[in-house]
Amino acid sequence: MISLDLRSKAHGRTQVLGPMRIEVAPGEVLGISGPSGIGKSTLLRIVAGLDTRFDGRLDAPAERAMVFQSPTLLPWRSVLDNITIPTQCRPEAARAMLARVGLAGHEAAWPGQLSLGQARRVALARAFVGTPRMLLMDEPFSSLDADRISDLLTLTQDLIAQHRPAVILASHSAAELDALATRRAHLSGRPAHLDYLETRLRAGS
Ligand SMILES: Nc1ncnc2c1ncn2[C@@H]1O[C@H](COP(=O)(O)OP(=O)(O)OP(=O)(O)O)[C@@H](O)[C@H]1O
Repeated sequence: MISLDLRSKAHGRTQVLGPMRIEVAPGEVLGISGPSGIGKSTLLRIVAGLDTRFDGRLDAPAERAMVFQSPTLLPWRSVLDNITIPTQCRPEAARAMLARVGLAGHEAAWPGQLSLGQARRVALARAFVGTPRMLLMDEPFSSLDADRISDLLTLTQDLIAQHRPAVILASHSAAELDALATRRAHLSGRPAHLDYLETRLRAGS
């Protein structure tokens, strides 16, 4: 369960985020939209525990994973090492997760030899191999063409249904939000506030 009771968050003298409450249960995906620069990444960094300089209270699981806009792979490490080193998982677990995301046989490849879509699959494998109880996704599939996004969305839906982390997805993409979010909210204003949109129930959530 993710629980954030935020009173305010400032960058320097600028108050970026105003009061808001966020609660996300296991298996739920809260999709957050909002214009560029509104504070989506700032909010995710707070929930991830990467930014503790805010006024409010956060309760979040320790087993956490993030999938960023860029796949953030270490270029001088093999695909397999890019999963085992940051997560400290066993090589067999990493191999099984690579097969799960459709990359069996790519264990020894270098990140530079992968397409962007394949690199994003490695990032997904790295995120799910440790069975996170909280997953934060920030524009996870930007810069991919529609076919590749659709495959990755199906894969991500399956992984979430199987592992059931509490998920927050920040995105500009209607396709991403429609496919993955079980609840939607929109950030607007300065300081930004969060408005919850329609509630939809999804099988398995
Ligand atoms: N470390 C920082 N120091 C100062 N200002 C910052 C910092 N990080 C972000 N900001 C400012 O805070 C505001 C929110 O930024 P943030 O990156 O959270 O927006 P965003 O909604 O994620 O944008 P985008 O959709 O373009 O990624 C912006 O005005 C940005 O310039």
